[in-house]
Amino acid sequence: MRSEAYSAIENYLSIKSSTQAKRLKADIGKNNQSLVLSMDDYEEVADEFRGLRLWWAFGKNVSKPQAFSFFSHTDEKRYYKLTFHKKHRDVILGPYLNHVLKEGKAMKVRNQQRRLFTNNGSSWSHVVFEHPATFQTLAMEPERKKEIMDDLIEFSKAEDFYARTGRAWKRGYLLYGPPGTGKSTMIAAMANLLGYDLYDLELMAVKDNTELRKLLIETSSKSIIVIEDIDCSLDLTGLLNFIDGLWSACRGERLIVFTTNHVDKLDSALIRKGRMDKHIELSYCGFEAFKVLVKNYLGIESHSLFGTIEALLAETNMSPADVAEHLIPKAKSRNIENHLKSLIRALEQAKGGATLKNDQSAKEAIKDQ
Ligand SMILES: Nc1ncnc2c1ncn2[C@@H]1O[C@H](COP(=O)(O)OP(=O)(O)OP(=O)(O)O)[C@@H](O)[C@H]1O
Repeated sequence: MRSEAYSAIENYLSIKSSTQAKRLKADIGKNNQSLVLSMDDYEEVADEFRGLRLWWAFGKNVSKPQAFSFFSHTDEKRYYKLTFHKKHRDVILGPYLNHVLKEGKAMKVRNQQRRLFTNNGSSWSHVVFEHPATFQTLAMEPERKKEIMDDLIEFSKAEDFYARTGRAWKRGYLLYGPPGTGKSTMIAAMANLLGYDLYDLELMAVKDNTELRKLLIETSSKSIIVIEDIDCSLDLTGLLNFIDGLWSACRGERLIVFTTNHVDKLDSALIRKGRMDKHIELSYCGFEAFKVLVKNYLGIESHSLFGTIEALLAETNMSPADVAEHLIPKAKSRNIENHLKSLIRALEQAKGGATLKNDQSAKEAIKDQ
């Protein structure tokens, strides 16, 4: 059986092996889609740490079993041999090996297939999670996107900080915005960025606190627990107090993400910092977000119609989901210009509708006076 340390080292060395080793072995990864490369027998790869140079070599010992057996088999012990100068012993055996194990484990998680869990009453069942969304394909202003990605990555690496301060290693996110603005898409992008599993917690299916406790304790570390449409759920303050008390019992890192279409309906005590550390507004499609969508869908970065679209987007409230509808190549005959014109027509209609609505409410207000 492979020891945890052996497979962490194998993962750590996999990238270096694929660029340095002359002969490689290939294994089919757990998801049956990717090849995991490692160095072949007696190959060697070099590594560097804090300016020190060291070498890893792959080897194996083969021994025949002593006892008589009808099933003749040989015992094979595989190992990685590390060579370094003896004056660097302290650094290599301490910080370097810690670094290798930590990075190797993180790589393993990134290469693993992600799972989506859903609760059916008091137990979880799961399917393979293969959502293609990434932060690259998410339509949002680039600076905001970067800020969120940095926040997530910092959290995932902050084990020492949470241990030092005695805080539970968890972070709460509140994603809010109208339907079709990318809340679910962002959660999928978060899971793909960090390599975490997703637990979609359906509160309506949970009978009582005992069931909830069981479900939460069963979630694994490196996961995102999602509670959607929280404005529709009932006693949320009670729920959050309960969850707060529970975290210390859970080892490892967890993100908890709440989504809502109506942030204004939430109790302010509920969304105070510490419970939901980061509030992210997903909003109607602006020009920056449109540029991401049009690049993803039509592969273009500029067009003479962009100016018109920019002006219309500034005056209308259209969700990225609705904008994307006009950019999906449906008929072969449709060229890029036709897609953009179809979007312009829809934006003009939406703008007309909004103006009409504003006029009507203005008239009603005058009548009321
Ligand atoms: N910001 C975005 N970037 C990229 N695609 C988006 C974005 N917003 C919406 N979409 C597209 O629209 C579809 C619906 O969006 P999504 O389900 O993420 O919205 P939502 O905000 O979670 O909606 P709801 O509140 O109705 O659950 C997605 O599958 C995606 O294709």
